[in-house]
Amino acid sequence: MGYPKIKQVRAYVIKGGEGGGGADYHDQGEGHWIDNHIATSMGRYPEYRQSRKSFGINVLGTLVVEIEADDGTVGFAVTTGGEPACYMVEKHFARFLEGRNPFEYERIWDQMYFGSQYYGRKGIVVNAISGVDLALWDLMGKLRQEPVYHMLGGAVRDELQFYATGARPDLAKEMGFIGGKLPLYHGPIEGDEGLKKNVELIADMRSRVGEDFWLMYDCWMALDVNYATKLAHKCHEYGLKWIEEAINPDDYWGYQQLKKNVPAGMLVTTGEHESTRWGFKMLLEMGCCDIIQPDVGWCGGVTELLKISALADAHGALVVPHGSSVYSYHFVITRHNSPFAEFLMMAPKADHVAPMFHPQLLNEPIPDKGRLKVTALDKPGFGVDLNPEVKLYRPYEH
Ligand SMILES: C[C@H](O)[C@H](O)CC(=O)C(=O)O
Ligand SMILES: [Mg+2]
Repeated sequence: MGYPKIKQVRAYVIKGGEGGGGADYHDQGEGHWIDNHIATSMGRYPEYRQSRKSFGINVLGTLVVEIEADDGTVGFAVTTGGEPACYMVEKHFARFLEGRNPFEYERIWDQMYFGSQYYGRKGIVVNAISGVDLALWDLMGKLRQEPVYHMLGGAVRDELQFYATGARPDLAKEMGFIGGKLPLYHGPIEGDEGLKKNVELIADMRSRVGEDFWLMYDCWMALDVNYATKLAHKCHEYGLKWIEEAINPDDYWGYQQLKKNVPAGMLVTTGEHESTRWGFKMLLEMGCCDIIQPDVGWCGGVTELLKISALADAHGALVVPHGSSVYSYHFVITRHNSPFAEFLMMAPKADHVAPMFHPQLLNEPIPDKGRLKVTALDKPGFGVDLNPEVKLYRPYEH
């Protein structure tokens, strides 16, 4: 009704090699805190223990999706997925958009998901679907000259509050964040010695930040239930607020057990590597966690996050999306069951606030004293631009 139709969908990767950063935020240069001996399930192989890049955490790279309407308006989004996701977008999903009214986002999402059901449902396919969905919401906002958060129902508060993820919660406190989430450095393979170091780090941070500042551990799928339970109990006396993504995301039964095992009051969080309403339904119905952490660029995009969030609300669970900068800010500001947001510290030493998707996005809003006014989001679509200095490469066309 009155809106131009979708003319073309294009998918790009970013040329630039090692340390490109941006949506593939693990792709950072040497010495960055995010690649410094962080515990992973690959830590059982000594050659892959020191660096996540060594086992290929940055192998996919960024996916950029552009959707152009008949009147020349272009919506775009960035997420991870790189060249394999480009193939899916160009060779498979574009057919469900071109020639369509962009506001038919429900039908478009449904056709992308069910059209790829026989090989997709999770992982990189849903990253690709998410990238298309976010670009579509950006296009809708630009066509209506409205920020995405308006189209999601409007803000329920005047500002966002953030906790920071990074190696220096003590500095995050000085910067005004409400909490600091540390990466876990030592996994089960490093035995009692490693466990002791993990506990000592929380104890040390607690002594630096004082009593009330939130401290959390992000375990990035590295543990088993037994180790996670021990870690939770040992860190309890230092006020660990939550234990995140402790075990394999496919082990719903393990999360269910862990949730029963942790000390009263400690929260169990997970979900950044989960996708769609059906994946989150498992976590919620099985009572696996207190907070779900979908990544809007990986879980199915905004269209799917709305459904996931409603499901979580009905189960009394909070939704605090993983990273994803503006793509999650526009959502979090519209929901009472998303009371705060994550900010991933991309400065190599986690000692200052740097835009998460730098250098790919321009005009990316960042927290000031741990907060961001809703007015910072008052631009059409997601309110960010693709940096013209970043070199795009379109590996497939249709
Ligand atoms: C710090 C974690 O290992 C990971 O790099 C980011 C993450 O899981 C989070 O921000 O949450
Ligand atoms: Mg995490």
